[in-house]
Amino acid sequence: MNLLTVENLHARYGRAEVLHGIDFQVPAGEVTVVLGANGAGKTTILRSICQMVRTSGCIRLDGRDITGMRTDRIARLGVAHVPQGRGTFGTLTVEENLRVGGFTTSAAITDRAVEHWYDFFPRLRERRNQQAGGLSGGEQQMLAIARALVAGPRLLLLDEPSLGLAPRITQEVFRALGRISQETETTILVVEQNAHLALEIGTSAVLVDAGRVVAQRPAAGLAHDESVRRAYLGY
Ligand SMILES: Nc1ncnc2c1ncn2[C@@H]1O[C@H](COP(=O)(O)OP(=O)(O)OP(=O)(O)O)[C@@H](O)[C@H]1O
Repeated sequence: MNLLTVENLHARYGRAEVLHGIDFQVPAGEVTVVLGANGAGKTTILRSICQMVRTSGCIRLDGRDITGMRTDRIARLGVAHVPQGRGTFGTLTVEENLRVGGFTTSAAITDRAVEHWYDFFPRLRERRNQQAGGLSGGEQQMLAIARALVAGPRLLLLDEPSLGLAPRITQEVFRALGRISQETETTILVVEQNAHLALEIGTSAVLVDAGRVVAQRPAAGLAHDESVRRAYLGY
């Protein structure tokens, strides 16, 4: 079953159309990876799902048409977005950041969720009273992910979680995402340059080129496909 289906999606910034009628599906409970060169439109795909850019076409979440809905309503329907650059609040503490993530639910549910994600990311618990701006890049990424999960989303959108992180930390982030996918019912759609790591936890990949989806393929074996490797994986 697909949690998200995207049909004939066009997106524009002002007069410039950057997505030219794309189709893809995000199967429920799985990790789907979006791959493509710089400027291909990957970030715009995530922003379109949250209706943060002007779109036309049809985006369905669990069968319900969310095209044209307000961004906060889409969040309340269970879509959480971790943008490129993470979007944590540097002058708020770790705990305050996590509580912001609970804005769609009650205080009691937020309390339980914050404790749950502290158990999952013990380093965040250790730093609960520190300002987020003082955390390392890896910790800030974990915080951004945990904050998104506090609301208990059905769909987690992640934009380049490895950006600016050392390889060892990137591995840690992807290990955490793999566990989140296995241990919760969260469906994940992730844009990632570090395709190798993303494909290890992904079940399918959406290949994007110049605002068009070229193909959606099973992740298994993709890293060994010569033409895909050269065009999308950069090695
Ligand atoms: N706010 C904006 N205003 C105008 N054009 C934009 C804006 N944001 C992105 N674009 C353009 O839209 C196209 C797609 O950009 P997008 O950021 O979605 O690509 P991307 O695949 O995520 O690239 P990257 O890997 O560099 O983040 C690019 O040509 C970009 O220059």
